[in-house]
Amino acid sequence: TGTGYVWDTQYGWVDTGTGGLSPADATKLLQPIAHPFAHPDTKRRLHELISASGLLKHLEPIEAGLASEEDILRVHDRAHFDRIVAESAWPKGGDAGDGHSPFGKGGHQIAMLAAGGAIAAARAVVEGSVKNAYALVNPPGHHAERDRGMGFCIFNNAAIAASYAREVLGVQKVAIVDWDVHHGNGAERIFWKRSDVLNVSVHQENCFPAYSGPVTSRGEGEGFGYSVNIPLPPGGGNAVYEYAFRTVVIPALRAFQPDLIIAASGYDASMMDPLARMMVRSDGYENIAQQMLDVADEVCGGRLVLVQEGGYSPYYVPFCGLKVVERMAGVSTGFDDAYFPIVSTKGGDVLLDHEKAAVDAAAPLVSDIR
Ligand SMILES: O=C(CCC1CCCC1)NO
Ligand SMILES: [Zn+2]
Repeated sequence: TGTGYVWDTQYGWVDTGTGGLSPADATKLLQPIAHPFAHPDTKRRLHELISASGLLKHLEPIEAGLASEEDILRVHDRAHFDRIVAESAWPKGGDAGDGHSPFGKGGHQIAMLAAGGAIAAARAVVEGSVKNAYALVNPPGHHAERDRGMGFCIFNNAAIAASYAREVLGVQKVAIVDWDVHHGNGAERIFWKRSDVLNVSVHQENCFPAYSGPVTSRGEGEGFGYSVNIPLPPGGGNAVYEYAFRTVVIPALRAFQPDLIIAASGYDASMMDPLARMMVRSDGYENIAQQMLDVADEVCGGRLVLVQEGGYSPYYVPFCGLKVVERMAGVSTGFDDAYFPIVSTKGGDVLLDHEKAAVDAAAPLVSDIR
């Protein structure tokens, strides 16, 4: 069976307001900007490249559908849910929770579609109608905690899909692997005390949320050891990501033996991203994807769901995502990364001592997973 794919037109309609990270404000000389960082065009362009390259014809379309209130409340507090619904009725919409994450009027509906898309992808994989799946959802979710959204995230799509798989589909052990460049604080907090959900986050150290996700942050009680953080120094590229996955992430998954793997798949560690300082290229993302596909085949019958998180370069996200989905589907479109000539000479191919040391500091964490 093939690779499932979720996209909904409304994911391209997310209203991200009038500022880059803050609303336009003449008193602070903050000018309005046509495409704020989180503008949905970046993810729509990825969808259009998947379509125009012909890859879409090789994928199994999966209908997103709206998550139910019950689906959301498995992970989020009633107060958070009700506030989002209430602010979504305001004339200009509201904010996920940190003042930098606006959504437009009716925005709760798109957030429910994003959570529904992650659930639908997980359901198709667990039920076996597809082998693996890519949920190109928007708005993202991995920063959303039980009681609040932040960092452009309203509801935690990946955590909602993991809870659905466990509590509705009867999946026992779920691993969430987050390679968005920012710390996956949401799922970490949500599953902090659980040992039946493993949470692994590889991220630029201290990038966002500030000072979140140090290697010492490991979970609590039953859950101690089941939150694994691999903070990386700025400037890392293909080499450090390949090394982090090969020497920590994959061994952690082998130790945990999940029944399902959900990846929080962001492309903001890329060479051309404005919201972080890493240097991963499309071939670096291909390597991560291939390592994840191989370990999924080895431990859980290939059951791997990628849920879209961040990625803010409208130029480069399309090509990074295209290469990942090509690998998932085992199909080559014949279209190369058009920016490769620009990014291929900029570094990130050599594992530097301080980068290797940062990954090696996390390697011992694997021994506490069983
Ligand atoms: O891509 C993101 C959003 C990060 C930005 C939110 C505020 C500053 C950085 N999180 O994964
Ligand atoms: Zn991010």
